[in-house]
Amino acid sequence: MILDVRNIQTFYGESQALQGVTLRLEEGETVCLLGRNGAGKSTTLKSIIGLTPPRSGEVIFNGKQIQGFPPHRIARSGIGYVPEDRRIFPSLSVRDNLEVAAYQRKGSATHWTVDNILKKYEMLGEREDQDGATLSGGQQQMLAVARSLMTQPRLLLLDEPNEGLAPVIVQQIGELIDDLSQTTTILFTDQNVRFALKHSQRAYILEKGQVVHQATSDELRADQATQERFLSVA
Ligand SMILES: Nc1ncnc2c1ncn2[C@@H]1O[C@H](COP(=O)(O)OP(=O)(O)OP(=O)(O)O)[C@@H](O)[C@H]1O
Repeated sequence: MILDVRNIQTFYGESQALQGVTLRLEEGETVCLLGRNGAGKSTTLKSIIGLTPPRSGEVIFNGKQIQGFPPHRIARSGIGYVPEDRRIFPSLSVRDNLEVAAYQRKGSATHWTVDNILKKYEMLGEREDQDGATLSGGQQQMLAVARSLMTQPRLLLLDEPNEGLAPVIVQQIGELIDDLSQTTTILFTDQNVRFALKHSQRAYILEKGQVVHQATSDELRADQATQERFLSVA
């Protein structure tokens, strides 16, 4: 098991956002986290990476407890995180956005380099000298994901990678997730249930800060009753 999240409770001030979330990922899996607005999807990812440290419970990554560590240390232990708002550097070129994120973990193989990313993902390679600010939303998202690869992550956390993107770009992000899932374990959130199930093997559904359902993506796709109960917008 690469990620073992045990009964985490996370608060914003006195307001409790996660009421004991438990989930597990085996190495190599691609898993989606579903739930209506405010269910706790983003907070779960932020709790794993340490931006909103859980007040109780455990986060075990690669056999080691990581809860309570600062985000940069958790990232350096091998977790890549792409927040909802992307946050690329607008005044740096595409190439420099990748360069500044490079970090070599001790003992890790260098799978991703700036050059092989620019070569593999043409959309970025064609724009390597362009400033981040001049990229479209979809290109910025590609860059944000590519940048997270520069730490050679063993686990990638993607928060709503399709937020605000046009349908044609959504398809490209889907292809990117499929491609990365060949080499990396991925946990991602998405409001688009159909998209999420198409690009994952398993799903967890959150409601009011708790996991209320888990299934394979194929099972959940066929299970209209569960989708309506926990995911449809009334
Ligand atoms: N910075 C914050 N301060 C206070 N409460 C917050 C903050 N961020 C989120 N919350 C609350 O925590 C709960 C979980 O929010 P979270 O963003 O994790 O949900 P989500 O499932 O990711 O929803 P969305 O799809 O809207 O992002 C919600 O009740 C939300 O209002």
